[in-house]
Amino acid sequence: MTPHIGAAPGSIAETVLMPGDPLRAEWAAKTFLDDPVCVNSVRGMSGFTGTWKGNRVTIHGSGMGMPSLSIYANELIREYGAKTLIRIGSCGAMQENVGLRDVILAMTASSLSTPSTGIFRELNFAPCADYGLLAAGVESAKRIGTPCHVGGIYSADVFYDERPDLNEIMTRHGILGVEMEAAELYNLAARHGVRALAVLTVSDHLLRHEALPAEDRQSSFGDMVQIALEAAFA
Ligand SMILES: O=P(O)(O)O[C@H]1O[C@H](CO)[C@@H](O)[C@H]1O
Ligand SMILES: O=c1cc[nH]c(=O)[nH]1
Repeated sequence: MTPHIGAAPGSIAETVLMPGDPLRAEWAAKTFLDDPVCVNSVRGMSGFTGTWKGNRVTIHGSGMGMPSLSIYANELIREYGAKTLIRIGSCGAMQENVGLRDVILAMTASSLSTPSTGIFRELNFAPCADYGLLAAGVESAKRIGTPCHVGGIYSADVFYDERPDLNEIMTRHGILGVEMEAAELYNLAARHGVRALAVLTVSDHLLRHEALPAEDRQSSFGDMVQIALEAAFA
């Protein structure tokens, strides 16, 4: 047990999918896993372990923002031995050719700051995805037929952003979308020698000012979960 995860030793799988929303963790576990068992509910941050095609998988919430994800990912890696961590999140599109419900596989994640900034100090470390997971994710998206984009994303510290100038610069430099956790997940994966990938579903569009209706969100998230599972065990 850790300060934030009450799971018994051995009850977390080496492969962990991490949505921001703990309710999405429960939904994904009950929809995609066989025999899902709740292994954590400390602070309402659900974690479920089950199997997918015979492979052991945990789906555990990260909370919103990099400080929250950092707590859970650190404990999952350092105390529970997680070796493959795949974020399954929503994001806002920052390019015209990226549509609602499309999937983005984050090759890199830019940020203004992360919980690791104090470690890197003057170094502009480039957090990136595990190539094997990324390549397998691309193949899975092709097989399923999900429109999929691969490239850089932005991990923001705030949802209510007061820097439209910065968004414009990122759009001009090809950043595909914005979310709030991947950069720190990639930093931690690099530090601890584990594999990480962020698979993101576009839930809203910053340029077109469109958003998925709330009732469509869950059904639109299924492809990203499938892609994450297929990539993890490719
Ligand atoms: O849908 P999730 O995984 O929570 O991801 C996105 O949604 C939240 C903001 O609404 C942030 O956590 C952002 O990264
Ligand atoms: O962090 C996020 C997630 C979805 N949409 C956004 O604009 N930002």
